[in-house]
Amino acid sequence: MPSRISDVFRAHPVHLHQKQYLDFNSVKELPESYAWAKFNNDYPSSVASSKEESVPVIDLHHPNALTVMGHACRTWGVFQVINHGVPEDILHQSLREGKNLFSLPMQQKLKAARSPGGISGYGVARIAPFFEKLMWSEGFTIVGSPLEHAQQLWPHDYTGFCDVIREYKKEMKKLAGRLMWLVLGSLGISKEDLKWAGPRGDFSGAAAALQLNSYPACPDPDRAMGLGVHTDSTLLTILLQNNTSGLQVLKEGSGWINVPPIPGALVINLGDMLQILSNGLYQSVPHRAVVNRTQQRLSIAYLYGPPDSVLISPIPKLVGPACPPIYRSVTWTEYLQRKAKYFNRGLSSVRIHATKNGLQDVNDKIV
Ligand SMILES: C=C1C[C@]23C[C@H]1CC[C@H]2[C@@]12CCC[C@@](C)(C(=O)O1)[C@H]2[C@@H]3C(=O)O
Ligand SMILES: O=C(O)CCC(=O)C(=O)O
Ligand SMILES: [Fe+2]
Repeated sequence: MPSRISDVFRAHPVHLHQKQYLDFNSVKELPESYAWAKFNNDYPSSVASSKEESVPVIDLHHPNALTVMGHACRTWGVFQVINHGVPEDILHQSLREGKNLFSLPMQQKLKAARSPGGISGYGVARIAPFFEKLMWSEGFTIVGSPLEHAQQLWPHDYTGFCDVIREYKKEMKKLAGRLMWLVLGSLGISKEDLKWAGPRGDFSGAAAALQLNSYPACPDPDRAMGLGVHTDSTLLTILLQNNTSGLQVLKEGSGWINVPPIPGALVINLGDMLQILSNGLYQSVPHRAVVNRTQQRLSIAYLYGPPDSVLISPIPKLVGPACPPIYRSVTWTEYLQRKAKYFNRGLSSVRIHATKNGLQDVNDKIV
């Protein structure tokens, strides 16, 4: 069992064919391998809701932020935050660096290609093998320092990228720690209840991955999928999107709901590790990204998880005779490995008495 997240995919390498690295700009018609099947809930244009429902927007400076967040976590598993304290120029600079990266010629990007058993670098989403059709997107994953891959992309000019990424990660780490205490606070959990948050309660040992995503303009957007439905394996994910729509979340009883970009706002979604920690009180949210005909869409996901070696299990304060723990304990590295193997059955695979009581995980309903 690997002890660091950079090693988690050694046992589940992804081997890609050359044709999975599509030069999107040169394609005038959607190739069959990218055309998703109709009459399937995953079909991109099976968009939802006629009801006027929208993902909550939370002002982090508002005195009621904690209460509103509790409600958002219980009913949505996703919300947007404003007044979050991350300087706007850092957000802009990061999106600009992402745009530059994906604008490089394909042969240059392939110099930084993710290796089959690796986690960092350029390539298709890690979950791609679980879908029959290919996705209309490209990604660049950063775990730890971006230096090695940045040098491959820009041999003489990599420091600008690295500086911006370092700064972005620093801001995200700070914000993620604050968000954790708000989310946990809304469950009545305080610093004494979570020793692994560290002596200062700042989650200093937390692990994270940064994922840059690009969704090029697409000649046939109604039949193409940018990123297939999934939940994140995280505690929480902080997502920055450029000014182009595409993110959708699956809400129980409502269907697919768009999460429109709001200038300066960040999207927060709850992941599988938080579902375990909260003993299912808060659930991870299934989401996907669709594409459009005219505009490139960019997003940057900060995938935030517990320290590599910490065993995560339902917080004792949230369990009792009436609500026994429904998940066994698991480290993030073990969980990421399970996800690589079982994908949307990852959570069920660590569930205690998986189906005996008839309870279902939210993930059992997708795909
Ligand atoms: C730390 C993580 C979290 C990973 C795996 C590993 C590195 C890359 C992350 C993503 C990023 C894109 C969506 C996702 C679903 C994917 O395909 O790769 C994520 C996945 C997960 O949340 O499971
Ligand atoms: O691009 C998006 O809006 C979603 C990206 C995403 O879900 C991810 O990177 O995990
Ligand atoms: Fe995601």
